[in-house]
Amino acid sequence: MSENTITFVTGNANKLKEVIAILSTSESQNGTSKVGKYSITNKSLDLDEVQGTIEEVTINKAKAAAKILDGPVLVEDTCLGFEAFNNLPGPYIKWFVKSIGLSGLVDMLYKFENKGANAICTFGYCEGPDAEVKLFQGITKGNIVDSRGPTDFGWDSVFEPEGFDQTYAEMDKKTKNTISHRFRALDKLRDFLTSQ
Ligand SMILES: O=c1nc[nH]c2c1ncn2[C@H]1C[C@H](O)[C@@H](COP(=O)(O)OP(=O)(O)OP(=O)(O)O)O1
Ligand SMILES: [Mg+2]
Repeated sequence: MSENTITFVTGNANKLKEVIAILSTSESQNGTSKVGKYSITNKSLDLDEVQGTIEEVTINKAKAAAKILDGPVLVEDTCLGFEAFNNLPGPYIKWFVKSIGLSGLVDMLYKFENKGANAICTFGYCEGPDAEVKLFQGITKGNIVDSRGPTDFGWDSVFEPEGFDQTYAEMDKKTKNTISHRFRALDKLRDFLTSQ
């Protein structure tokens, strides 16, 4: 593999699809994206996630991936935090969705007028087992609403981004991919990689 190949490591096929769509250019092929001098390929691996802030979680994921693959890696951690809960569940949103479901998330905010939520995506880039991890973060603000639209990707159907009357799940993918937390984080990563 060339030294300019970065492997995006995730166990989440929907994330991967969005990353490929957002980074796609005429040069992309077979799921490999071109960014500046880099080719970004991918590998499906479920990495251990420590407890901590989103930055700590992402740094650890990136280091774990760089160690396993012994080369340049990219990982991503996604948070959904409620303003009424001082931005929790945050990095633990996955376990909330798993255990209480989407209606459970909506019910958590039952007694709060403030339904505000922040979707935060943090990419961690690490060149190898001994390298520092660089972080690139994107945030999209919105509100938690009763589930509307397909429920095949995480909490998409209960998150209505500010300025829109559709949930992420109801939007066409192209629209989500131009305003999402993931798009905003990838925009920063793209700037960094193209300046290398
Ligand atoms: O755009 C999104 N729209 C809706 N839901 C989303 C989105 N992006 C991640 N999600 C879900 C997946 C998981 O339930 C949690 C993040 O957890 P997170 O650890 O980052 O993802 P993961 O474990 O599925 O994949 P990975 O192997 O990359 O860690 O939020
Ligand atoms: Mg995960």
